[in-house]
Amino acid sequence: MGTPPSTESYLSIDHVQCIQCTHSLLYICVHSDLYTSIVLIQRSDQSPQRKKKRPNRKKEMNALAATNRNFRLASRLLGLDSKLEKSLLIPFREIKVECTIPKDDGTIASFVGFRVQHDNARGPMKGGIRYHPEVEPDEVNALAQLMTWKTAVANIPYGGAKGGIGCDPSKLSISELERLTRVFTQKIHDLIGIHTDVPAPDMGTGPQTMAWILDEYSKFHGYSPAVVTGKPIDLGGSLGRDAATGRGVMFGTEALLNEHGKSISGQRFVIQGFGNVGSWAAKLISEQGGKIVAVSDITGAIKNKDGIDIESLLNYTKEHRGVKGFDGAHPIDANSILVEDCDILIPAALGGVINRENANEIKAKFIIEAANHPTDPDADEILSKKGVVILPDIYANSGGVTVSYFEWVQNIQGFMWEEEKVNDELKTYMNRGFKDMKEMCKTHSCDLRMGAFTLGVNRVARATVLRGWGA
Ligand SMILES: NC(=O)C1=CN([C@@H]2O[C@H](COP(=O)(O)OP(=O)(O)OC[C@H]3O[C@@H](n4cnc5c(N)ncnc54)[C@H](O)[C@@H]3O)[C@@H](O)[C@H]2O)C=CC1
Ligand SMILES: O=C(O)CCC(=O)C(=O)O
Repeated sequence: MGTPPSTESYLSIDHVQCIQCTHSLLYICVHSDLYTSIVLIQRSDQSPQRKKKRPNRKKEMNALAATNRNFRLASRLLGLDSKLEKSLLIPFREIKVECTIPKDDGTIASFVGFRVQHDNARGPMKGGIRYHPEVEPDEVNALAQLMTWKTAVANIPYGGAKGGIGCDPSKLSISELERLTRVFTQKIHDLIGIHTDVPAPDMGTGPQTMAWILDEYSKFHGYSPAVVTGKPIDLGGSLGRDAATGRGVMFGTEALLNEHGKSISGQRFVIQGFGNVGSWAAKLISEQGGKIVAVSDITGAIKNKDGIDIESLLNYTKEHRGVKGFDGAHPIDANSILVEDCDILIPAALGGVINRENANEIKAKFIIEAANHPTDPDADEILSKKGVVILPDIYANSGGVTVSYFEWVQNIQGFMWEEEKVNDELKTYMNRGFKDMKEMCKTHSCDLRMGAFTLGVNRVARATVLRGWGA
């Protein structure tokens, strides 16, 4: 990071933050020669009094800045060549498309869709598509980059990508969602494909979304089930993919606890998010004897210190589309879910939720990152000082993309695996990933996040060099 020049003659109009680091003021931040964030805002009123009054407050680091920071730390630990480091950071391709659809009431609505293809050194780019109101380019970029390191940590032959549409799927009808998905597919179909970029579900999307993408893509390229994963079983989806991310979370938790001489049974868990990942993790962990004491989703948060009956909650949420109102627990403030008393906290919803505002209040001894980038670097530092052990996202939630890989392999082979085989293979991959990550922790004397990052970045760097980088 560059040294900030004197700020004598400049004041910020607000706490403007450099997009690449934590500098929250108003200078030029030079990050090698790749990123230069110029944040110089000259005010007409430069009185020193005004300068003094401004609280010394840092803004949250955004998802991309946080991901780049972790990548750079890993790159330094690995001693990567600075030009290679720069090359690995720059996305292969960033796509932004406008998607206009007629709504059911005849009005027109426009949305912005993104697909960021980060890296393909190890194989076709792979990653989910998110439908959420907060989808924005920096976050999609960060998520795409995380996919590159995640597929390498899992040691599956893929690169990384991620996509999304800025929309609130709960406010669109099924037919509006179908039209939106088809228009998005029309805009990107030339840039995805079985051996180039293979989308999958993420927040706000699911098997039905993948079925529409497959159908629309097939109109241009012929029937190609392997172009997406996380499909309905009837269209070539894999048995076990639906549960895979949650199951991987359970296997990863088991591996971590075993290492600490503990097991899932008897541990108290709090889970934020009760969608695909959170609900499967809750179900599988409770089947292993874990006690889920609090759960939240977009509708609210509930708690039962004796343990929530997850099967009943699953039935309830199917009918009521949320945890709010479930009578097997009592309601609590949704904002306090992450700081509830428990042994193990599982964020399984949005990114950036664990930050310096709440990190000090967290009671859990272990955090399992089922969501992508739920913990920002400030919180990482605070939690590490408190002795909290964090199982990082690029390992903890890699079960989803691992079974996506099994689905793609089955589609290409034209052969379907038994669910037991899928789950057994997933366990093997998760255990191997844990061992590989721990090995890197030992080699570089680092925590699990850097263990996972050095593992992923090193594999991608090696593939890049082997393919003749720079030639
Ligand atoms: N679906 C997958 O296979 C994978 C998902 N992930 C990550 O896991 C996380 C969850 O994804 P899914 O379960 O697929 O999404 P989903 O759309 O199925 O569920 C999201 C859940 O989060 C809840 N939620 C949304 N905003 C919330 C808020 N402000 N507070 C509390 N809860 C909130 C929703 O109500 C819902 O229960 C995301 O970060 C995603 O990127 C990671 C790897 C794979
Ligand atoms: O299954 C996949 O291909 C991608 C899942 C995903 O988006 C993720 O791991 O964050």
